[in-house]
Amino acid sequence: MKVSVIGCGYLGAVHAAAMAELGHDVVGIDVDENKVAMLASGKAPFFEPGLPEILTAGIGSGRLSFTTDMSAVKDAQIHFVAVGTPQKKGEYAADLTFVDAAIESLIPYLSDGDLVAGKSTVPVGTAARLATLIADSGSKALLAWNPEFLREGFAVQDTISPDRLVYGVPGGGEGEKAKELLDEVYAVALSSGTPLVVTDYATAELVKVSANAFLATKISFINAMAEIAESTGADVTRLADAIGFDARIGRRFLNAGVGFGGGCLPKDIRAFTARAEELGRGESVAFLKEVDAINLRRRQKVVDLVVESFGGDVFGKRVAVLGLAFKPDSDDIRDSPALDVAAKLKGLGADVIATDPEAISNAEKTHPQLVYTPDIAVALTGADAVVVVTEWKHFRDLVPADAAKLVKRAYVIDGRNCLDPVAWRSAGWEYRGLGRP
Ligand SMILES: NC(=O)c1ccc[n+]([C@@H]2O[C@H](COP(=O)([O-])OP(=O)(O)OC[C@H]3O[C@@H](n4cnc5c(N)ncnc54)[C@H](O)[C@@H]3O)[C@@H](O)[C@H]2O)c1
Ligand SMILES: O=c1ccn([C@@H]2O[C@H](COP(=O)(O)OP(=O)(O)O[C@H]3O[C@H](CO)[C@@H](O)[C@H](O)[C@H]3O)[C@@H](O)[C@H]2O)c(=O)[nH]1
Repeated sequence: MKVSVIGCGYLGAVHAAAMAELGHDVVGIDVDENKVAMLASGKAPFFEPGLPEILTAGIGSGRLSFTTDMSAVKDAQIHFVAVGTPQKKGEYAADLTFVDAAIESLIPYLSDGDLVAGKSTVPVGTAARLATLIADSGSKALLAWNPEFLREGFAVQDTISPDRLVYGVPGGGEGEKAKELLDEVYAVALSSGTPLVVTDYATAELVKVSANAFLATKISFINAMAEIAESTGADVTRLADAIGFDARIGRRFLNAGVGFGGGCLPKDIRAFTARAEELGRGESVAFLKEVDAINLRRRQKVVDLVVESFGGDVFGKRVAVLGLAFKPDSDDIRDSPALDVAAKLKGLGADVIATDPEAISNAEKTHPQLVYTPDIAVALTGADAVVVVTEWKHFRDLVPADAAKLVKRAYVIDGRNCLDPVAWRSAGWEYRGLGRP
């Protein structure tokens, strides 16, 4: 099929390359000239395992191209909209400026029977509004909402083999046509048994935000247990193992630590809260404010532990911060707990040196006040405290005895509970985990 993807960021670039990998003819459109130039030359503009390979293959096959010229969508039958929906400055609500602009610029190039398939995460009610916008323009194109559930770091495999597909479609014959087109584009996943939920716009939009709200709640739940564990001498990691054996609970997303960040969970729970309030249902999701508050407290907890370890004053102390990305296998620093901890410590006068395998160049742009090194040994050398805030394999695999030889004071805070406390303590380190004795 001929497919266009509008917005080629973390979601859209992967979606475009994955659709080409599945055999479709794909054009990716973005307003960012630098991003388009990189993608067009087969280079990934961000770190995502597996993306460079499918980009090169797609471009080499002639099935994948990128441009800033919206008119290039003319031949496509399905237009995926994957532009950003960030949090509005100073508010909880989602900023829909980019979605609206993308639809406005797409409308002149739509042919009758084309399908606009929204992938961006939007507040419930957006799809119905955009369907009206398209119809009012005189276009006979269809609109579906097809939310995306990929995880950064696993984006390629999650796009090619998703856990499920969700189509939000209009009622009647138009819905049938929209479903047929989506079935064709996702034929490979569907033929291998991927569950499909076909529903209305509102349900599809809500599936996406409620999935992220559930995941965020699960993480904040275990972090709340970590807070209780800290006051009782219990070990939250053993607690998570024990409750996780109950198949109704499950062990995944019960890793206590410095909490969730990224370009999705934090802004999506806030946008959900704002939308629910608009609908007069603020109380239904008021608990998400607590989820957010617990999450933000864990960042402060790591900072407090560092300060406490110096008897209350971190000024001039050298702190090695291991991790900047919001999670491993990503260079994404949007709302990153790791970067937040580094910046807070710097703000308190600590001599912070931060390292990350992939996220330094992004962090340098937003946090020029921090000192960075790509070399873990350089970060550790002379450190008075070490803080692990992103559980990259590079940090998990550190040999505690070797690391101890580099630092001035062997004090480590494991903000992701990803190190072996026994091994670190027996190599002479004072080890502090979160929610662990
Ligand atoms: N990142 C993820 O893992 C992920 C997963 C699922 C859903 N989502 C959702 O997908 C959407 C995109 O997220 P992202 O992380 O890819 O954001 P992003 O900021 O990385 O990418 C958005 C892209 O859209 C481009 N853009 C903005 N306005 C445009 C326009 N008018 N025309 C063409 N391009 C335009 C930007 O230049 C940018 O490259 C958001 O709604 C997000 O919540 C993201
Ligand atoms: O037990 C856990 C699991 C995750 N995290 C943190 O939670 C954040 C989010 O992790 P994850 O959900 O794996 O990353 P994302 O790539 O942001 O993916 C989420 O957000 C995407 C965008 O909406 C959705 O598509 C995905 O399904 C959803 O998992 C990260 O900071 C993790 O460190 C924890 O603290 N503890």
